[in-house]
Amino acid sequence: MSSILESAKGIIKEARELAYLGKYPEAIMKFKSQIDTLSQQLEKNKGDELLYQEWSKLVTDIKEELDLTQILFDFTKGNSNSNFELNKIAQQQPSPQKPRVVQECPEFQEDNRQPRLPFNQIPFQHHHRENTSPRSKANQFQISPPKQKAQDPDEIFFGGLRGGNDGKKPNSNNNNNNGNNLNQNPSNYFNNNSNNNNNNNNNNYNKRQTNNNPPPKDPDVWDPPSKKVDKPKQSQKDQKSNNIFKPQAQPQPQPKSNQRREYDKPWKNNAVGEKKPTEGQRKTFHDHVYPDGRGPDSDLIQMIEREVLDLTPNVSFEQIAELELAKDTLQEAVLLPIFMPQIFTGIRRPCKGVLLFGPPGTGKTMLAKAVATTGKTTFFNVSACTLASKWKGESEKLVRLLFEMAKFYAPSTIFFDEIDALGSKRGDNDGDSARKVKTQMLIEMDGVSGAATSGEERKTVMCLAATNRPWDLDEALIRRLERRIYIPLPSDTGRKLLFEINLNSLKLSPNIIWDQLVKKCDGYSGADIANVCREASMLPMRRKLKEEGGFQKLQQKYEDISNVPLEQKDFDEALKIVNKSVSTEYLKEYENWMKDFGAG
Ligand SMILES: Nc1ncnc2c1ncn2[C@@H]1O[C@H](COP(=O)(O)OP(=O)(O)OP(=O)(O)O)[C@@H](O)[C@H]1O
Repeated sequence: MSSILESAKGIIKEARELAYLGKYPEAIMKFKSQIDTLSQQLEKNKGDELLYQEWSKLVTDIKEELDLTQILFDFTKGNSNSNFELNKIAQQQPSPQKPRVVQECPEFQEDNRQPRLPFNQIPFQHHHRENTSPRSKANQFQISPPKQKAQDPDEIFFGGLRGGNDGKKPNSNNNNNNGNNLNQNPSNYFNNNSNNNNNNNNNNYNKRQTNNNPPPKDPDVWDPPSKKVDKPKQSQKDQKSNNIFKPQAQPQPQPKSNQRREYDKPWKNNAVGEKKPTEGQRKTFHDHVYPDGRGPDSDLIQMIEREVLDLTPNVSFEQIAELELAKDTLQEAVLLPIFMPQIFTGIRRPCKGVLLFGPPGTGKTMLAKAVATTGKTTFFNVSACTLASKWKGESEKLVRLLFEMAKFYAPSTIFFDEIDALGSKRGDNDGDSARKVKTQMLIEMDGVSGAATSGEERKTVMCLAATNRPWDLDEALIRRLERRIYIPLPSDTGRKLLFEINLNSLKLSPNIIWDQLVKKCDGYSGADIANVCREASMLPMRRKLKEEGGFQKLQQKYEDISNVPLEQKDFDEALKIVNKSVSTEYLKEYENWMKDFGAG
């Protein structure tokens, strides 16, 4: 059975192709033969309801297409005595859905008595016409075949004939076109961009031939948006369902495919900007700027809130080993102005920003997070790639939005990690975009701090920045980062503390000689020591794995492993695996830069 159906569908497709190419007689033959075949099958399948429904729908559709093809064939031969559905529809009384202007216009009603057949608007006629300019063809059909994006004849055939908007040019002026299109303005069956508000001017074909007609529309130019916005726009789906061969008075059942999409879409409710905040919920910056739920920069704001805003930095100064000088400077330069803003006025104004520089993995990010946690400020963790956008002008906009957002959530801390990637020295090789981002950053940094004028509530926004390459930074940026603090590699004491911090949750053998271990780690950064500890903590497990001879058995004994104390040999082994990551030659450069530019 299904093979008959499949072959029928194939032949119908061929028929549509023929019709599209203007080979109407052949198309009609094919359609007719298929109606006969399918009707016979239909009778045989009355028992199977599903199959019966599917086939009968197909037969109805083909009949419609056959009618249409027949009409087109008649017209191309100059014969207007078509006795198909089209005539019947055209002779119907105006439906109550039609706009008042259409119902009351006597001229229009007079016209309605005759079938309103599109004599000069016959679909596919352009295949037969000579001496017709491409522009005028396009005006008549709007969907000109060479421009068709869909090559499926089904789509081309119905897309053109049913008067559906092809989705490329939404026509806001079709609002009144929800009645029977055929009765109102036949030209609009094929020309969706026509202004239907001008029905009085357009509904008479004879009149359209006079010089008073509006100039032909350029199909590539959209209509200006309609000022009448009180009526809801007709959706594309609705427009497509305006089948001119079915009287519109009877509501058509929704196609199955549409019904299938009527399900809950919970992800839509969760999207930022789609939903208004309920009472008691934290008001976001997005809600503040776009109280209606959505705006032009919604996506950018959403991106910053998702990727940059860190609501739980959760790092305390106690978790950071050593670096006492840096901690004190940060507390004085950043935290005091937040806690006691009244003191920091006039010449004592808070500094514009703080630069933390030093070798990688020495705790710069941790310090910034500790500042945000202690000061209970909103923490924005920005990296160069977050602000890099492929769209022209978007990176600068992101910088601007970031600072606006920080002011909104104030007190805030904006932390620019690896700031050298954003604020390197300006040079001839800079792209336009990079230059603009730098300039925007400088402008914004100027705007965030400074003494509050009397009566004005200061929005405390602190800029912290970190870099491993301070010598690459632009001078203007260095000037704005008024405090520049060197974050060095940990000293002996610092390394010992780092071991303690990292191993505080593990069992340790009393036989470990810490001083020896600390000496061996000379030149290691905080991150390197964390790696040594991680590696050492894995070694008892690896040992046990070997002893027990299999992962499966070991799984049941996970408690035994976690309780095995770490031995000196574990650390010795770990130190063989983990090497220091900072080259000594760089250390000299940091010290030199500190001498020249440091302001700790
Ligand atoms: N002073 C420190 N106290 C405690 N942990 C530290 C310290 N320094 C480094 N660490 C460890 O190193 C890891 C990396 O630290 P952090 O990201 O702060 O370094 P960084 O200086 O910002 O590095 P980079 O310059 O590469 O961004 C931390 O997660 C922590 O485990």
